[in-house]
Amino acid sequence: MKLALLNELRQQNPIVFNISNFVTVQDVANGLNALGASPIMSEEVAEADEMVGLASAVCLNLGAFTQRQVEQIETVGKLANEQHRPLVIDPVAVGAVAYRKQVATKLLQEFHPDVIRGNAGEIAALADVSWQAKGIDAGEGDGDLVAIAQACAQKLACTVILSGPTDVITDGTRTVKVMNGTPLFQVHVGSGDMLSSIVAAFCAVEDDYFEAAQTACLVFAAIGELITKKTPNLAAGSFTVQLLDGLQLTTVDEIKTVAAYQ
Ligand SMILES: Nc1ncnc2c1ncn2[C@@H]1O[C@H](COP(=O)(O)OP(=O)(O)O)[C@@H](O)[C@H]1O
Ligand SMILES: Cc1ncsc1CCOP(=O)(O)O
Ligand SMILES: [Mg+2]
Repeated sequence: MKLALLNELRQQNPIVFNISNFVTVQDVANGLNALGASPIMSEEVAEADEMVGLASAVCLNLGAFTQRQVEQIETVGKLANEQHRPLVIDPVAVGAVAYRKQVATKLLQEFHPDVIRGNAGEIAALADVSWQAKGIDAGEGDGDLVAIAQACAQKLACTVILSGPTDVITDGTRTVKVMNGTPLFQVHVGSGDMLSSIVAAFCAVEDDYFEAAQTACLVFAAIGELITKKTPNLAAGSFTVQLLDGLQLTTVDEIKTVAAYQ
């Protein structure tokens, strides 16, 4: 686990270009900014080439696309591949809505993601494993989460993060589990989207995207856990505020005191 990447990220302040969804765009921008990256968002395909050019990593969130946005996502994904920018995909609710899976499947034939980050329902859907996803949430299933993540990574030839109470990170061969976190992440809509964009920020400072992905998961989950230990009685609203503070202020040494992974 390369926790020193957090200091590297804060020192480099990499630009991360996001196509976000309208629900959580501000969480994503402020989460990246607080952590030490430099977010930029765009909905205009005419500036896609320049946007990818100035960014050190790209995060495409499929959370609330329109047909026009799907065209923009396809253009940006192809440009990220052409310009060798690390590319992270967040396939929101592909396990719950057949149309979303159809669109995501087509997009994944048009460009190659370096990392896909989703919950169990989303990653199972992309791996064609049976699972009862529930809207944007993971839902229910009895499959082996490590096997599902590995199947998805092998099928799509990329690093996969299957997030949840335990995050499974795999490139199809190497696999790590991060056990940190707090159930409070589930009461904040946008936790997953923030994590996906933070994965992109780590990919901007580390060429081994499996290493970048696992470090991002540990940093994000451990910061969530640390703030719940520091501040009792957190709930949805106060957790959101403390999470932003934690992203800005938490040090590598503090993360090491709770880090739990294998
Ligand atoms: N029950 C839980 N306990 C601890 N951490 C959790 C729990 N559920 C989610 N997380 C954390 O929340 C973050 C977002 O993951 P997740 O909830 O799976 O994404 P999404 O919001 O896309 O469904 C991750 O860092 C994950 O580790
Ligand atoms: C509620 C909602 N609807 C479409 S996208 C979205 C946000 C999903 O955010 P997250 O996956 O981070 O919980
Ligand atoms: Mg999500």
